[in-house]
Amino acid sequence: MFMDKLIEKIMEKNNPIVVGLDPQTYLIPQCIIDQYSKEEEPMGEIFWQFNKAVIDAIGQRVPAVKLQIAFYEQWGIEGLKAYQKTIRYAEEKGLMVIGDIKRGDVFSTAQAYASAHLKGPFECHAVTVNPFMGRDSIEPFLSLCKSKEKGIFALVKTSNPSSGEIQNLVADHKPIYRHLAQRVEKWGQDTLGKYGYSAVGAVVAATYPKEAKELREEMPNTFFLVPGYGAQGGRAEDIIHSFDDRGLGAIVNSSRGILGAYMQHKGKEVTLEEFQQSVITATEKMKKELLQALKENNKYQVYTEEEHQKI
Ligand SMILES: O=c1ccn([C@@H]2O[C@H](COP(=O)(O)O)[C@@H](O)[C@H]2O)c(=O)[nH]1
Repeated sequence: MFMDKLIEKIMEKNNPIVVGLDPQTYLIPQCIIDQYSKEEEPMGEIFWQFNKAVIDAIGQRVPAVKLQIAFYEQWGIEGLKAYQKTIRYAEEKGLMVIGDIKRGDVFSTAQAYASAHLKGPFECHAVTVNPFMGRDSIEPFLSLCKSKEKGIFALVKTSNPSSGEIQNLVADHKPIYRHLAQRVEKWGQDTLGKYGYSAVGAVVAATYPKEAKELREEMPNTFFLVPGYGAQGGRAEDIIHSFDDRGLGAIVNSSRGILGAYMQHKGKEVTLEEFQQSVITATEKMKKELLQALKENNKYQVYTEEEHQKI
């Protein structure tokens, strides 16, 4: 069951962080660009080498990576080959892999999306889905959650500044995000795992802590994927409500905050080793911030004594 495996990886690594592999060109160190720009498919190779460097640096330290497919799609076939190669490599390294694809469509089209991303060429352990079109648009993904032990994270409260334009509109005396939450919680009810979380998770952003608190109460069996930390302004104190009293219930994403941390000190001119060290340092810093906030709020049960000592 996907959510059980994710939770066990989080406990094994003592770390509720998912690193976003979003290879925006401005984030790529010059040394990688220089070395691979003469290849036949330079952007594909540059993205792949960039991701490999990140995975080699943090693969032992974090439970999961999330790939935002848009950054690969914009480079066409080359980009998608790098996407595919990165998924396989991350899996080989024992990481849980989330494809951030935000799909959802009429049933027959959703079947094709689910097939491509949960069992076909771009198979991941879990993907993000857009529930705007209702249950039948998600059904093909749900079936693969059951038959292939996959997971999904449905958009419920997103991190962007305009997310309230639709998600906070009130219908039947409550905001749309709460209507979405009730449905998402229900869609997962027949896939509950041993930690009490279903295969159907929700995207609940770090940038809206008040809503996250409401949503944790509304969705006791729904695991949260939390974007918006760091680069979008989300802080450690903003994510604590997304976790349950054991310190489970959420995994927090950071992409630019980790991949681009090196630029604050050295600009693009770093060695590969310096880049990898900066990825490790940024990940460890974020982990410390998160675990400290969880500890201060007595939501620390699942993390080991050794981690307690470090904080
Ligand atoms: O509400 C959402 C849903 C998804 N995202 C994605 O998460 C990462 C965030 O990247 P940062 O660089 O850490 O800001 C990115 O892939 C988004 O597409 C989100 O930000 N908000």
